[in-house]
Amino acid sequence: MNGVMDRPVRVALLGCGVVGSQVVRLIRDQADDLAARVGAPVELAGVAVRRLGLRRDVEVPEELLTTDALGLVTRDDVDLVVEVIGGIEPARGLILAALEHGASVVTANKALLAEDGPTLYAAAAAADRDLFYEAAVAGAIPILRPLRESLAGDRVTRVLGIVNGTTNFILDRMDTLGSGFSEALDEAQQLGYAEADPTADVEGFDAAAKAAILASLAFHTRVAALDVHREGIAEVTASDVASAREMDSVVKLLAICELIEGPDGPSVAARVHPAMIPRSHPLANVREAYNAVFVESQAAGQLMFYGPGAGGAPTASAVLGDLVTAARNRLADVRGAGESSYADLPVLTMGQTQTRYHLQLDVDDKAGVLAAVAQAFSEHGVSIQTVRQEGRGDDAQLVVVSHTASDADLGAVVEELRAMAYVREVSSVMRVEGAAE
Ligand SMILES: NC(=O)C1=CN([C@@H]2O[C@H](COP(=O)(O)OP(=O)(O)OC[C@H]3O[C@@H](n4cnc5c(N)ncnc54)[C@H](O)[C@@H]3O)[C@@H](O)[C@H]2O)C=CC1
Ligand SMILES: N[C@@H](CC=O)C(=O)O
Ligand code: NA
Repeated sequence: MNGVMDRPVRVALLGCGVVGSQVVRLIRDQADDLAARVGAPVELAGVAVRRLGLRRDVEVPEELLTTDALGLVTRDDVDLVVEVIGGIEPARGLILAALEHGASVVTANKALLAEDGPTLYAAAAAADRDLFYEAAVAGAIPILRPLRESLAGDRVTRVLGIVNGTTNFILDRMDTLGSGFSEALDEAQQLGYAEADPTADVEGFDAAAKAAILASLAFHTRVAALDVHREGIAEVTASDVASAREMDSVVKLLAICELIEGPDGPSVAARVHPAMIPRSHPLANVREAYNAVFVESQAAGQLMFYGPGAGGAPTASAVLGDLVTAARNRLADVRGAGESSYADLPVLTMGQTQTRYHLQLDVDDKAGVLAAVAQAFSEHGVSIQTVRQEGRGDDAQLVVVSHTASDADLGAVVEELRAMAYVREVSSVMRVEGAAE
């Protein structure tokens, strides 16, 4: 039999919070189906928690609970470890210990993967064990396995989407119900969408971690969270949302990963920022905590992946999918597809990235103002697509949408406008995506 198991697959669960409690429930409620799909029963060997004696969202037999996570992952009867604690440590140390001790690992921890993925991937390869993390990006949506396996024979050129449920929920509530920011954030937290520290969602760290994972898999290279240009939604105001509405657009927090062909060969760019998109665009209709990811590849063309991006049960669905594959692989004593980073591509800075801006300015309603504003654009080589002016007494509101230019040039235009005597305020600056040029 050469290492092939003829006993139940035993799973150690680390963390029993929003996601962990749903993992326990699915392992328990679907025991017969899981056994049939895996080829052996799947049993919980233990559940590591921070504190014993707490009321939990799911009933866990007391004898399975332990506060000794390291002791649990290094037990000889543990075949598979599911890490849903989150954060960098102790999660990293526990995953490394589990792999070294011969267990395969399933994790939902995008923060850790985006910070130190290569160390974990190398440890999994050295141990000849699986490290799967479908739940880490876009919750229940199968997106990492398609990138890693289904599209392995194609050349992916762009990945664009909404990958954070909490911020999408907040922006959707602001747009459709006129909710305030903190009211909508409270609701997202209560529904189990937000990270333990919701700053990770609001400031775009969570989406940037996911963008790093997506770009790495899509382009077969290494992109870390720090390589991703990151802007969150904390600065998005009710007036930005209203301004988008006037343009028949909506504000979304987007993650955009691109393969860019240049004279010296390809490079990659990855960014996360709020952007205005037209209401006719499919991403505009992604509501609440749903996520959607577009993948563009040379042979397949455009693919769209859509579904629940956050929440206990949807995330546990992705964890269980990985768990079944990893368990089958353990039974067959094989290892699934890992990461490849052979392309080793340089990462462009945000300034080099090509974008478009929507600007709203309060200006003096005087002759020559429009010409001076247009001059600021042309000095930096940025072409204007549309200008709308509304007089309001002695001042006027100008709404300018640019054509595509480098982000550095667009940023320089904004700086210059802010310094102009005629310009009372640059009241909204927002990138534009998905609209016709
Ligand atoms: N909630 C969601 O919608 C999603 C969460 N994730 C990821 O899943 C992971 C877990 O997220 P949630 O379940 O939402 O968080 P949570 O905060 O509800 O659960 C984490 C649990 O781990 C426990 N814990 C902390 N340190 C521990 C330790 N040393 N030993 C044992 N237990 C410990 C905490 O007490 C808590 O119960 C995170 O990496 C998160 O980024 C991924 C996709 C979606
Ligand atoms: N906090 C995250 C959870 C899923 O990854 C989100 O809101 O998307
Ligand atoms: Na996923």
